[in-house]
Amino acid sequence: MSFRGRGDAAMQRCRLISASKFVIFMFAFFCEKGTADLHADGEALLQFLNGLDATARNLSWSNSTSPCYWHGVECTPQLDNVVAIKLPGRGLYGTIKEGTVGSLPRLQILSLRLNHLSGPLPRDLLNCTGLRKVFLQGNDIVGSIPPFSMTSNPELAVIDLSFNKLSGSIPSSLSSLPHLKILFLQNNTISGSIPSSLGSISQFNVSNNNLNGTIPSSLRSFSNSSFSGNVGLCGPPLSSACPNTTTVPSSPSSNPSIPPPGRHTPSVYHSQAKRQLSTSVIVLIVIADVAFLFLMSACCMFWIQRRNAAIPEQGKEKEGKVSKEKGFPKGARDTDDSKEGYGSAQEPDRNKLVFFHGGYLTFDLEDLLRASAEVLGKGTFGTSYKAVLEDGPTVVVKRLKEASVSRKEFEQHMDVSGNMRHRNLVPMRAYYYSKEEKLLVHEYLPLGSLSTAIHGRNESGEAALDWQSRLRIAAAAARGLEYLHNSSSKCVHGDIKPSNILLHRDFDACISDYGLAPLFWAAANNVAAIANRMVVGYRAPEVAKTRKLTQKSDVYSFGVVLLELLTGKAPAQTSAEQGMDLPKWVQSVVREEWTSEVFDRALTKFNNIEEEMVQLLQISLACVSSSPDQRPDISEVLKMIRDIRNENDLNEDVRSPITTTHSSSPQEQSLRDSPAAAYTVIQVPAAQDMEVQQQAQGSPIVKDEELPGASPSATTREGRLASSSPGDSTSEVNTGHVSPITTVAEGADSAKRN
Ligand SMILES: Nc1ncnc2c1ncn2[C@@H]1O[C@H](COP(=O)(O)OP(=O)(O)OP(=O)(O)O)[C@@H](O)[C@H]1O
Repeated sequence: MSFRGRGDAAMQRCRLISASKFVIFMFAFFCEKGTADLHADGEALLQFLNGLDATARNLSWSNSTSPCYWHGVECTPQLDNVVAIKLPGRGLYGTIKEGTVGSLPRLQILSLRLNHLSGPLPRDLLNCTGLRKVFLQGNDIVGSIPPFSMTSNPELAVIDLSFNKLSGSIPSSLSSLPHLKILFLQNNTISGSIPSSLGSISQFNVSNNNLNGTIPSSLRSFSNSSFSGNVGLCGPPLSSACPNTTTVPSSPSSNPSIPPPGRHTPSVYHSQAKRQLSTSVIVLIVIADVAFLFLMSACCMFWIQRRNAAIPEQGKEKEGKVSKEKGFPKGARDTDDSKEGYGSAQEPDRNKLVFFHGGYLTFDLEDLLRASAEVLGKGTFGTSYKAVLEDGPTVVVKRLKEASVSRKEFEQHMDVSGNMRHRNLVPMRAYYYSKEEKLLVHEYLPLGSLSTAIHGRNESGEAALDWQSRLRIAAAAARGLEYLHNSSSKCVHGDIKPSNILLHRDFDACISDYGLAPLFWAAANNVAAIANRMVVGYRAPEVAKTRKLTQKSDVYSFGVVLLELLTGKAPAQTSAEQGMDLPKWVQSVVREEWTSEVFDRALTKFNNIEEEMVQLLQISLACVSSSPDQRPDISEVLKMIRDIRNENDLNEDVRSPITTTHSSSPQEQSLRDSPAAAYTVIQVPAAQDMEVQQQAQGSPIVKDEELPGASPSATTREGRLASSSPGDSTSEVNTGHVSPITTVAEGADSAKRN
């Protein structure tokens, strides 16, 4: 190699070394920068935590680990910056200080909704240029709304500051936000007027504030409920017309040459006419106008006074009904709470689910509203929905109807029922109380109810339940009822029937709706009306007279359930076919010594069970004695059932409480893999399921209904519990997406495939 050649090679090596050094340097620089950024973010978050009350310490954020692994914190894919803080419903108290979340340069999502945060919003949120979604609803935040704008936060798409204590006006800078889709400011004390344009907004609510002025025409497509509760607001969609617009005659008002009405007095406005009229005529007209106005206001005041004096209570009730019809509460102020003596102390808990057993960690009210929902059925006290929560459990939400129960009564009831834990009771997860809406949230049991199991048939027309399964269910339900009766509060169930006995793996059974009937019963002004709504065939005869639900009336109902297990007939069926209720029919057949005639034909194929069937029949007949005193206690009933078969056969060896259903699919999968899989296969499809049950109970068949708050297009059997609640997931806002749900029919189909 020549000298020159060697020199070139050396030069090349030098270049290569310099290039690689540069790459390494840049890499190190960026790594260090990334680490430094993340470190700064971590510091800001710890500062935020410092501004909160001590209970927030259980978030266990510590700078010994990367903030990207802290609970409720999300980072960029490169793990170099914090992009989201999601701590909804964590019971956080305190203020969000300047220099904390507002100094996270790449923050996109701030979700601290449903906490107890107070103080003003930090202005440095205006430095978060990537901010897309702000969920701070349901706190106690004061002060004014930061002037988010195109220059400070160009990406902002969702602002939910509803249910706080914000004041000041709505910043006009919000008009400049190009991506703003959702603006929820309801239930604050915001004043002033609404900015005339708000970009391409698709969900909007400013109800229950102190706003005034005309509703801008760009927002008139939103419904009345988006604006109601602002005394000073006027114009469509509200029924209160704006004073200036009413005086403007319709034809000239559209003429752009006419000056804007608000800036001119009527006399100027009618200047043409004025020139032609004499002064005395004008004076007369003015006097007549004033007199007319005076007369109208006097009439109005008189009418209002009369109405208030005569029917105050009725008025309140009507108010409640009106908002109830609107569906899920989306901003209605719960004004009557304070009247019940639940004033400011309860204020922070409004619009929050109250959880039992620490369940609040899993989901909150908004998740529920967002969940896709399927009507499971309509019962005596309301409609039940299966709600599949995004990344959360599948739950059943019972929306109580006409529940004129005071908050106090309701909460007392919940304190008792919500804290009951037994393997044979459907676990209650949470409840929600407001004047308009009362919700109960239970764990979802995918195997359906005893009603479906008794009356459903498989493809070859055979009954779903064999004899051993029926005995197991009887024992399990008796165990659940015994727990209720023997609890310290000596509960009465009040509505024992097969649709309130839900099946679990291995034909274990859980009782649902415990204590609901007595709650309604006690609160009802008209007990007879409630009694009539309840399914008659299971109600003890004395209840109609005494109007009291007792443990002995529960035993009677349980006896009817046992008879239904034995005969395969529902009370409504014997009433229709034999003209008498189920206990009377069984008693008459037994009296005539045709005992074997009463048993379900589907059971005849099982050998050596007649003796056991007769034993269970005797127990059932004791339970349905017409005299309450002659009925055994539920503990005795359970003992007698246990005497029929040994513990193992009755599935009594399993002591663990039932597990939480975190999502429908793995649970349903494990059920399909279980020995009870055969049952899953012969489940009737959902629609049929409801009909079978309602026919069995003798109630009118409930067809699919539109879900509260769900758009009619959201489908008949599925939808959301509320359509307008924004999501704070990283997915795009307002997709209107209804996630697919697995119907019971689909479940059964896939079970077949398995
Ligand atoms: N936790 C649950 N898991 C699965 N299904 C449920 C659950 N709770 C209720 N269901 C089913 O939903 C349907 C409707 O129940 P709901 O309790 O609203 O009415 P009901 O039991 O028919 O009457 P009632 O209101 O008088 O108790 C029933 O088929 C019931 O078995």
